[in-house]
Amino acid sequence: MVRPPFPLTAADVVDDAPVIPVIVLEEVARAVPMARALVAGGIRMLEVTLRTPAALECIRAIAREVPEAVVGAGTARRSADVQAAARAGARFIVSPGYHPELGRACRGEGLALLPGVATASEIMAAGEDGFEVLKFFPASAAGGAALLQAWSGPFGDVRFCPTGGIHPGNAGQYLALPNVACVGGSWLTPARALAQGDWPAIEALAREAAALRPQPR
Ligand SMILES: O=C(O)C(=O)C[C@H](O)[C@H](O)COP(=O)(O)O
Repeated sequence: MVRPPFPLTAADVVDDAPVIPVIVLEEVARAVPMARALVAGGIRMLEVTLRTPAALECIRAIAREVPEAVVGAGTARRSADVQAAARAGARFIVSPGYHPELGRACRGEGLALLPGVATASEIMAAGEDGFEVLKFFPASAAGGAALLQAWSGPFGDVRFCPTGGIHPGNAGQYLALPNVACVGGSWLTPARALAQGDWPAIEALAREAAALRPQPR
């Protein structure tokens, strides 16, 4: 694998593989073997959500012990989340929505940001601050592929990582859209596989995800 550039841009994050895994970790002990399994399957941009008390320690452990992975923090909602994630070693930030303070915090920490958007006004607000590689969340609930197609007119230069309701059965249809760089999803790291330490299952899911190709409807 080519070494990831430093500092990372949002384009580096979304162009690395067809899928960014959205990860919820309850236990620090699971973080490193899980990250190794994902990397072994061909997925190295890892979004660890800040939804659990263990999340920051998990990011710290992956950053320290799995140099082949590039760990980022998801569910960043406040500037303080960005600062804590940076201190833990996160290399990029993903947020479910956008406000300028979050953008400023990421710039201040030198971290790439994929801001979450679900409307034209939010795309414009993020664009005003210089963000043109965006997370589309919650993708399926907010309008899915049809909304992305509609946005490709007025926002032809913006690229998206749709996330929310995406699975191996519909990912290819999203990936076929010209304004989709990659998709995000939690299916690569099922809670059960994490709890059982079923690393071969996670590696196999990562391998399938890394091999996903655009699939026109
Ligand atoms: O935590 C965040 O920052 C989010 O924005 C939510 C996640 O991206 C989705 O929960 C993933 O969706 P599923 O793949 O449908 O499970």
